[in-house]
Parts: sequence; C-alpha cells; structure tokens
Amino acid sequence: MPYEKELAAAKKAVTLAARLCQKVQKALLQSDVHSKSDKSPVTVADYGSQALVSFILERELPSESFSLVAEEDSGDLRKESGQDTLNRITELVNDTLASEGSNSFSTLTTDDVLVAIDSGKSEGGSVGRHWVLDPIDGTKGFVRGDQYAIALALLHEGKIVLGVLACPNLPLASIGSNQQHSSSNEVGCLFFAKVGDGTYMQALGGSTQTRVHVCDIDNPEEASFFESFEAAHSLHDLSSSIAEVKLGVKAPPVRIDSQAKYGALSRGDGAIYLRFPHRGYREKIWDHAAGSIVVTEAGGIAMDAAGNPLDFSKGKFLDVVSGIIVTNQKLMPSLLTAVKEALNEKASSL
Ligand SMILES: Nc1ncnc2c1ncn2[C@@H]1O[C@H](COP(=O)(O)O)[C@@H](OP(=O)(O)O)[C@H]1O
Ligand SMILES: [Mg+2]
Ligand SMILES: [Mg+2]
Ligand SMILES: [Mg+2]
Repeated sequence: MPYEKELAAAKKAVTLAARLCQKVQKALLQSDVHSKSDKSPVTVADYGSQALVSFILERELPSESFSLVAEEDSGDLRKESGQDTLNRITELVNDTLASEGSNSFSTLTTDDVLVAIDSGKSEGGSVGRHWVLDPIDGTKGFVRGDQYAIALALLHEGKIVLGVLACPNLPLASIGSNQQHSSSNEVGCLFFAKVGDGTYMQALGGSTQTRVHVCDIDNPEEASFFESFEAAHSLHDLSSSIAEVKLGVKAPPVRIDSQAKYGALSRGDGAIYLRFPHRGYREKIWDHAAGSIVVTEAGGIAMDAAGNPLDFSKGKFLDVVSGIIVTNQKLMPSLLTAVKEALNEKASSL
C-alpha cells in the first residue's frame, strides 16, 4: 500500500508531540502564566513539538531523503537569551522520548534539538516529497486552554497525499451545535487520511480506528458552521452574512481554534467551515495541508472563496482568493454562490 510506512511514522511522531504539548498545557494552566502574556511556555511546546516530529520522522524513515516545511525556526534559541528555553525544550523532548518505551531511545543534546528544528527550513514546492508541519496550530487556543492541533502532512509532486491531525482537547463525541449533549466527556482525537483511502479517527493513544465521513446535509437550514475563535483570524461578520443571511443557517456559529475545525467537519459535527482573513494576510500551507486531506478523504471539499482548488505546490504560502471554504459535495454549489454574492456586496460597499 502506498505511503503505509509514512503514515505509521507520521502517526507515531504526532502522537508523541501531542503528549509533549499536553504536558506543557497542563503546567501552563496550573501556573496561570497564560494570563501574564508570557509567551515562553508556548514557545517551548511549539519548538519541542517541531523537534520531536522532525526527529521521529527521520529516525523512522532513514532510507528516504528528508525535507520538512515547518512553522518554527531556531533563530531565537541560538541567541544567548534563548539558552534557558533551549535547555527546557531539550529536557521536554528527552522526557517525551523516554516515555515512548522503545529500546532505541537515545538522549538528544541541545545541538541535536536545534538541528531537528532547523530541518523544517525546506521551501516545499511541486517537485519531490516534503513533509509539512504545524507543531502547534491554534497557539492562542493552546494558551487559553482550548483547542489546538498538531498537524502533519506529506506533499508529493505538489499534492497532499497523507495527513495526520492530533487534537488533544477535542471530545471524542460530536461537538456540533445541533448535537444532543453527550454522556461521554473523553477528549483527544487523532484523525488521519491517505489519498484514495478515506479518513479515520481514533482516540489519541488508542488503537481502535473508525472511518469517518462528512455529513450529508443538503438543506443549509439544517447545517451548522465552524469558524475561528479569533476574530482577528477571520471576518466573523462576513461568515454570518453568508451562512445566516444568504444560506439560512439557523444554528449559531461554532467557534474553535485550529485545524480541529477540519477534524470535526470530517466526522460530520458540522457542515461548513468558513475562513475569511483580513485583507493582506497570506495563508501558509501548514495551516491547511493536513486538515484539507482529512476533510476531502471524508467526502468533503476545500476550496478558496472563488471556487479554486487549494494549491499546496507553490512553496510555504498558500495563495487563495479572499478566503477558504469547506463543506460537503451537496452544499458546495449553494455555498459558493452565497460567498460570491456576499463578496461582491462587500466590494461594492467599500
Ligand atoms: N491575521 C491573521 N489572519 C488569518 N490567520 C492568521 C492571522 N494571524 C495568524 N493566523 C493563523 O491562524 C492560525 C490559527 O487559526 P485558527 O484561527 O483557525 O485557530 C495560526 O496558526 P498558529 O497558531 O499555528 O500560529 C496562524 O497561522
Ligand atoms: Mg497554524
Ligand atoms: Mg503553529
Ligand atoms: Mg504561529
């Protein structure tokens, strides 16, 4: 089966990175540092997650040439002022590797950690294979104690062929706004997809996997929609005018951070995800690579606001027209029409 060993390595890497992030988030919430706008613990988890994923992928796939496009770089850690942070990251990475329980465990030095982080400097592109990583997507959610994701995808000849999404705080039960209250409050989901093979979900750290599908709603009035929690990341007014006014969606928006939105959509928790960044913002491939294949392999579609497919082959930026929209096959035509109308109205009112 194509990409079988890559998928196994990606799941292992992301699961370990999630363990590191959970530990840091717990300490962060207990120490209340997040309310003091001290960014260092976040940095520690972002860097630690990136170092771990990079290290595990190279270790598990030694025969392949390794290229990684990732969000973070080690610049600040190489400065005098970054020494303490680097020591803390190295300790976290080694503790997490030790918890893996394998015999092949080796202790990493601070230099090893810097090298692992800097493996993420690749520019990607349309030729060859490149891993694409967001070590913590939804950093603001992470600091708040809310949703975040570790998002890893494989780009091959310009197409995303595999994606793994760990969502440590996402309930295993549905979070859609139309859902009945669930008796289970267990959290921690791992979504994964390979091209042509469907999307699966399992409990983070568990082994039983279930195939998931986007919802099959065709009446927008019965749909619900996801958007960013952060209004700075997406125009909430525009989403409301599209979903509520134009499409007649009745349910209130479900606002959560990170690519957990793609994961939730892939299992049918809601029907639509709308993202309209403020003018001038350029999307990055790591913010959508894993999420988009998780949704498309579950039967959904992700496009830009003009109806173009997402093109991950142009380097680290994902250039889109006006925004990103995601839904099932049945709703996409009416969603596209509503989006075009709303964007035209917005343009003519400026
Ligand atoms: N002004 C902006 N507009 C749109 N997206 C932004 C933004 N500033 C940051 N982002 C991106 O939004 C991502 C989080 O998305 P969401 O709002 O869905 O949680 C961030 O990922 P990181 O948290 O990995 O930096 C970041 O890449
Ligand atoms: Mg991100
Ligand atoms: Mg990030
Ligand atoms: Mg970031």
